[in-house]
Amino acid sequence: MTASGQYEEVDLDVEEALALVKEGGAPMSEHPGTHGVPRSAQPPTSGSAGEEHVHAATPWGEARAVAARAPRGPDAAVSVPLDAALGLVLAAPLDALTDLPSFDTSAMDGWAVAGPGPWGVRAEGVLAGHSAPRPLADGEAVRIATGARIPHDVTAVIRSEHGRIDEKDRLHATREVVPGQDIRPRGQECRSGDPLLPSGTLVTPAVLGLAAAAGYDTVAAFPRPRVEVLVLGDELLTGGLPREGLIRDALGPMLPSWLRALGADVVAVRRLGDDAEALHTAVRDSGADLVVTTGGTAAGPVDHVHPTLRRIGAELLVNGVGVRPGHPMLLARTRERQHLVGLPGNPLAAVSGLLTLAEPLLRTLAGHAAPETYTLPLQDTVHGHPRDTRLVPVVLRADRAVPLHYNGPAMLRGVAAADALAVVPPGGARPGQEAEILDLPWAAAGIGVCFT
Ligand SMILES: Nc1nc2c(c(=O)[nH]1)N[C@H]1C(S)=C(S)[C@@H](COP(=O)(O)OP(=O)(O)OC[C@H]3O[C@@H](n4cnc5c(N)ncnc54)[C@H](O)[C@@H]3O)O[C@H]1N2
Ligand code: MOO
Repeated sequence: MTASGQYEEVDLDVEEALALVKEGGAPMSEHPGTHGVPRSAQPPTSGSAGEEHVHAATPWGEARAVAARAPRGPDAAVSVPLDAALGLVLAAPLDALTDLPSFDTSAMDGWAVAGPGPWGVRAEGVLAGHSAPRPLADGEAVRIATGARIPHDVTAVIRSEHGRIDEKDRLHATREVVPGQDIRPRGQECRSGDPLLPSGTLVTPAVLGLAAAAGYDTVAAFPRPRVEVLVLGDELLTGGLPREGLIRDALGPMLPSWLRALGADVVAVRRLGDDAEALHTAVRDSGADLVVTTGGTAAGPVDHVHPTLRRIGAELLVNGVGVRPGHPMLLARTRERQHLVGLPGNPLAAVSGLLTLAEPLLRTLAGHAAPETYTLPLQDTVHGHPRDTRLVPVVLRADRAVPLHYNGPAMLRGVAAADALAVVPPGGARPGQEAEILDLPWAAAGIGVCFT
């Protein structure tokens, strides 16, 4: 395959094989992208999109780290009503705005009693949500509901099943009465001002409940990053069967929900064909935090992403990644606080770009912590790329990851059945070898997941 024959034993897809042929020495003047250059000859990875010099493919882990360093604006936090905050990340500590409980509270339905029994029972009871009841005198009891305010000078609450009323309407306890029993004292859970949760906490349903209980109507949170998706390609159909060289657009239907699952607010999905002017105008005018393009990252006659980035003077942060599929993916800073992720057109390559570049970038903008990395042993041999990382769809069993077939760059059949992608190092992996696992958002079922 190359002069050194170093790729001969590797089981590659046609596209990958073709790409490797190009890597044998395509002149960069014909390749503004990074693929096609032996790593040994490669200078640094970032620089102006206008530069024509040779770029190195950024190693996979480094590309993710670059994407994760996207700066968030100092004014990024916003005040969000509780009903819109699920899945966001707290931008400020959640401190109690009140004591909890905020008054001494009955923990049970029954009677509040003062002093030793038997007790005379007041005519009127105390219900939750009502105003302050009169204090009790020793020997007095009052019917009380769970959650109701405890009158002053109460000794204990007797549950309704542990009391008996005699013929003279006097209350007798059928069990020993321990002072303070079934009373939740004010401030038992927290005092006003106590720190409840730190900044950076994911807003889960339980956090919403706690925030409400602690007196919040809104929380300070990082908003969902606004993402615009630009689908490129004249060959794409939005309905019906593929025909006459035209294919169905697989990315327009796939990316918005996937991006939402990664915490994004997808503000628009636009199909621009292979129109360089339309792409230029769309990128120039976008107000999104992140523009995601699909297709057009290579160096074909209608691959307009690189020329457009040069034209607007964008800064290429990652220009090709040492990962298969998806190596032509790119990350650029298009302007202050706006990035563009260029996903390759091949659908599994686009998934690879999504998880390699868009996921860490969106995670940073949304204030999410990086997930704990973990590994599982692979059940079967996975052929590797000689130099690049491979991302391979797998299903997860309790103790292992099972690689799936149909993992070619143009195929979605494997990933559609997968729970995760396994990160296969250059050179491949043997059965039983541990591989890092990237959970797919629906398999992890995280709270950030929002497919609507
Ligand atoms: N001379 C070279 N050619 C190619 C190289 C290379 O290194 N040298 N790399 C190959 C690799 S790897 C990939 S990946 C693709 C990247 O191409 P683009 O990002 O420019 O994507 P397109 O050419 O527009 O499309 C590639 C492929 O994907 C199909 N496609 C595009 N959009 C969609 C969509 N929304 N839904 C479904 N399928 C889509 C498109 O029809 C093409 O078949 O470049 C290789 N070429
Ligand atoms: O063939 Mo391409 O590896 O990026 O899909």
